[in-house]
Amino acid sequence: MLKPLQRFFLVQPRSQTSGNISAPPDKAAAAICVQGLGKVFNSKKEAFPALSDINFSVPQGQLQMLVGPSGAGKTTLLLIIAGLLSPSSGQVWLMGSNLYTLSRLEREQFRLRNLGIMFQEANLMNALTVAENLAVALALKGIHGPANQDQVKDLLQKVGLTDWGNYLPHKLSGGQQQRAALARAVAGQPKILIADEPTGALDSVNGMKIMALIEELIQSVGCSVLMSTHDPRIVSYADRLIHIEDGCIKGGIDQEVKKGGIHSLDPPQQDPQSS
Ligand SMILES: Nc1ncnc2c1ncn2[C@@H]1O[C@H](COP(=O)(O)OP(=O)(O)OP(=O)(O)O)[C@@H](O)[C@H]1O
Repeated sequence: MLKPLQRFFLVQPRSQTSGNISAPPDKAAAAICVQGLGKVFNSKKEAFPALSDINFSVPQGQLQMLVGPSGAGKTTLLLIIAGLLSPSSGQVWLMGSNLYTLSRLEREQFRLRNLGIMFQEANLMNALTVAENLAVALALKGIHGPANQDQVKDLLQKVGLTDWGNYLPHKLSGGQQQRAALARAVAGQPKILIADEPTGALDSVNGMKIMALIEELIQSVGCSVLMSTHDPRIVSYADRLIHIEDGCIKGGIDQEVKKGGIHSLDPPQQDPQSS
């Protein structure tokens, strides 16, 4: 009978790490590169194609937004890019690594080192204070001791919650909780932030505060951002919009969005799909 360690090496052959080694230059340069991505959800009765042939890339330092109606496939796509849901076809390259050629353990380690993830709800641990939530996130990324405490203080200050670190999350407003969730997502300076409707549960003022903070963090932490939104008020923060409908990119991708301008959530009229 195999010992646990032997079993581990049997199911994690070294060749599975080869996705790191041979990234072509275009994929190595982009923060995110998605190619021919598809997802089919299989139930007993039917197979439902939630995503088909998705292609795009996010250059480093950019903020791109997925926009589209409810059920379009935005969350499914973000979960796949975050390494939390396997695609049925296609590839996801993050910072030059082919995510789904990594073993599960390698993918988890890659995620911890490189990705920050944020959802519509803050999902903080309610039994811990805000500062403790951040400390745990940093510890999971291998940051302990005085460095951990220093970074907790720095993160609280960055998101304007210095005076709230010792409070339990439920004592904070929704906007404050979401700022704490943003601080947790960028703990340890991830290279990529993935956010699923991060302003969806917030009023306009708090939604704008979160976006202003994300923009500041792109500058100070130097990360790249891919987020989904339904919110027309925040699309002006994007470098590019990717319109998704019925699991496909519709009407192409807005090549360049003028920051601060007024933008429509409707797909553009031109038809070629480009990245
Ligand atoms: N685990 C699953 N099993 C079966 N179908 C699923 C599953 N997850 C999502 N779907 C379906 O896939 C489609 C895309 O869902 P998804 O949540 O990605 O859309 P969305 O664009 O994020 O929607 P919303 O904006 O409302 O969050 C929907 O039709 C949904 O019902």
